[in-house]
Amino acid sequence: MVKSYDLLVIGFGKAGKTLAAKMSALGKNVALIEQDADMYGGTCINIGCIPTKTMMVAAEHNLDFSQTMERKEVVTTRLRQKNQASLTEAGVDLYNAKARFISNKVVEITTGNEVNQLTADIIVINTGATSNTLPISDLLDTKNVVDSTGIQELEKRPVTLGLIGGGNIGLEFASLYAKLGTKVTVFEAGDTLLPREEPSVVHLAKGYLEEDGVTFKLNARVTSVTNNGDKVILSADDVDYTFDVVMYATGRKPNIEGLGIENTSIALTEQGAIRVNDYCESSVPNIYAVGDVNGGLQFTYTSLDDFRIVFGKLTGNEDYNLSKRQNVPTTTFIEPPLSSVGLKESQLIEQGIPYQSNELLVSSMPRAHVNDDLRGVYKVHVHPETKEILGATLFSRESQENINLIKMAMDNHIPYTYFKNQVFTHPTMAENLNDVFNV
Ligand SMILES: Cc1cc2nc3c(=O)[nH]c(=O)nc-3n(C[C@H](O)[C@H](O)[C@H](O)COP(=O)(O)OP(=O)(O)OC[C@H]3O[C@@H](n4cnc5c(N)ncnc54)[C@H](O)[C@@H]3O)c2cc1C
Ligand SMILES: NC(=O)c1ccc[n+]([C@@H]2O[C@H](COP(=O)([O-])OP(=O)(O)OC[C@H]3O[C@@H](n4cnc5c(N)ncnc54)[C@H](O)[C@@H]3O)[C@@H](O)[C@H]2O)c1
Repeated sequence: MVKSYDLLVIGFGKAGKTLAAKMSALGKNVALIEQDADMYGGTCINIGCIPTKTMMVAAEHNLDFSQTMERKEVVTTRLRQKNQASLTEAGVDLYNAKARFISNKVVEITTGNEVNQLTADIIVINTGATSNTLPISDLLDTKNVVDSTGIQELEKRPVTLGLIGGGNIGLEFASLYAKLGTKVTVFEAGDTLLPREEPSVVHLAKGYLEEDGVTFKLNARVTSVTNNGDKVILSADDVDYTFDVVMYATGRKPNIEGLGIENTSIALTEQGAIRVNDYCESSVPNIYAVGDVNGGLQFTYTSLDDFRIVFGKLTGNEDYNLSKRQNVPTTTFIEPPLSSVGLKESQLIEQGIPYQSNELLVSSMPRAHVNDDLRGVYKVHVHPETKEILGATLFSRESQENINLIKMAMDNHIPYTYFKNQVFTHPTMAENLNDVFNV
């Protein structure tokens, strides 16, 4: 027999779990299917944002490797249980099973030998993303070669770590492991790190990471990984390097594996994501795709924003959609964190937008002296006539908080002169927005 719901969510991601709880609170009959009980709460809680940032804070507090790992376990376990409880308390039926479409309307769910079928008026796919694997033979079969999930399961701290990919994940782990005392080498295929950030700031960030003991190989072509006993031999550009552990972090791809998309009329993008319209709806009416699986930005907060769009659509408010999303800020959690929002100088030039810029060194900021961390810079671009803020990069301690102030100002067309003349508490990193916006 096919069991029927108002709403079926596949995957315990940020968007899906929020939608499930909210719709259930509105009296809808809701089910959520998650294939792995250790993933209740999704990637962010269990293997993404939360464990990585918890480990960073632990390392900053000089905890050693095993204490750092223990602390991560405590935090993720607590949040995983909290996530499970909030769903079940909201009245959502939680199935620990692997979901697979067998038609546009019917989803088969499998737990061990037990197979059931579910259907619903609305189906939401929230299955996340998985690590890209490089076309290097034996990558997956070589001992001590891991991805960002595997590295969180290590039992002992590697003395040497090779990182393939110098993007968000690669650099955050480089920063973390350098702090923990590991000798880190990053192999990046591009000729620069973080190409979407201001080049002068990236140059500074690379220098700080090097001071912390990280070595970079840019324009690197990694051709093989093999074992010599427990060690990993990584070959890049005809040179062999030996590491205790090698991690690959070369992007993450939408996770549709085993989802039975071939049994439906759901269309995919060229990159293998589920194609969606402005309301996150797939090519099949009433089937939505939210979070990493729809090929948009891969952040927990954009997944949450997908929830807002779908929740609005399902409850009769279509005011907001993907086209209206603006000024998405980002933070790369290296030390200090690098945060930015809006356009970079090269984009302003390319788009012919008139602009004025200002820069302020963190070493000139009173709070930086209190923090005993003088590293970094603030850099902003403003429109000389409209006075609107066009873009900002904050590279400093606490930048992950303050970038959100600038995002709010940009969204609400608050002129930069407001920041220039605003009364801010002292001594804070935020007060330096007075000076950097004194353009
Ligand atoms: C190491 C790392 C660090 C990160 N750090 C940050 C950060 O600091 N800030 C930030 O904003 N973002 C960060 N991200 C990205 C962020 O974690 C993701 O963008 C976000 O979690 C994606 O959520 P989602 O809603 O797409 O689904 P997910 O949270 O990925 O959930 C998908 C769930 O679906 C389940 N699933 C998959 N297929 C099936 C199936 N067939 N049946 C049943 N269940 C299924 C999976 O097991 C998984 O639990 C990080 C990612 C990683 C890997
Ligand atoms: N702080 C955050 O918000 C945060 C943190 C971690 C992850 N994330 C999300 O997760 C996503 C995935 O992270 P990621 O770091 O895997 O991807 P990424 O796209 O950020 O970086 C991948 C890097 O790997 C490099 N690369 C690709 N092929 C390579 C090869 N063969 N050899 C060497 N380098 C190669 C790319 O040039 C790029 O620099 C991010 O895009 C981001 O959306 C966010």
